[in-house]
Amino acid sequence: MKSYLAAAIQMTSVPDLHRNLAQAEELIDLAVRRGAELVGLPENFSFMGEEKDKLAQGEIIANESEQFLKKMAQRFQVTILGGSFPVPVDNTGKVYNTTILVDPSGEELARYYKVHLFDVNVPDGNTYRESSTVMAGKQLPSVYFSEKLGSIGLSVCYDVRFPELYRHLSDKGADIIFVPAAFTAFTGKDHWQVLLQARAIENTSYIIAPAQTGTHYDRRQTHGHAMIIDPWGVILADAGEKPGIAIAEINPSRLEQVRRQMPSLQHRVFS
Ligand SMILES: O=C(O)CNC(=O)[C@H](CS)NC(=O)CCC(=O)C(=O)O
Repeated sequence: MKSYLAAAIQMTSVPDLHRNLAQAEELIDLAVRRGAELVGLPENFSFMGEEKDKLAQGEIIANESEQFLKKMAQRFQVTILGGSFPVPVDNTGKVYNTTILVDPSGEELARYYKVHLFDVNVPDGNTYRESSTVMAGKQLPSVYFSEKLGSIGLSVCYDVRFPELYRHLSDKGADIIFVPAAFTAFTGKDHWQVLLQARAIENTSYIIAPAQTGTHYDRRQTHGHAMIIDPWGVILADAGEKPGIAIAEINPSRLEQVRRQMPSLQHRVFS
């Protein structure tokens, strides 16, 4: 593993596939011009809209999102995490909330279907029933070992509240963990940064958290603050509230230093 720059993209996706892909392309281009070699897009980067519209266009969104990620990775010669996009599940009328990691040759390296679904009545009056349209993944996420970029673990959004999933990733050797999200504005203001820092600190791992921000449609508002956190829990970059990027160095000596200074992963009793 070498030192390199990673970017967490922050965008305001809307119910318009092509507009979102255009926005994503602009921000990937910006990240690459600033030197990023690993770039992450947020949850539902290619479509944020009514559940019925997401289902109706599921096939098109799935195909175009996947092609887009491969094309971008090849054109810009970077590794890309396609935060998430819906992939229809045969004969169910539902989709998997899917994230994939793609290398600069356009090859898919890893794929994960979001396991924990956001079925929550948020105290601001908004009700979320992700399971009404999304099929829960049944498998723990994978860790992709890259000689150059380090071991990369996958997860999505609401997963961040389930530390056992991240323990699995660190057991499998993850150095860098992606948490692409569309966190609600209401929960985000109190929970987002704290949860991400906790996952970074307890697993002494880098966290790369691309995010949705702003108003997407109707009253759907997300928190923003895409960020990159180091293994000590220090916030290296924060994209604030507007579309943009958070960019920071992923450094193997820092990783090694923190794991030496705070060897908590080696002190586990109940593992
Ligand atoms: O809001 C939308 O339209 C899109 N949202 C999403 O795609 C997903 C599933 S509904 N959001 C979350 O998982 C938020 C979790 C969260 O906010 C928390 O854990 O507090």
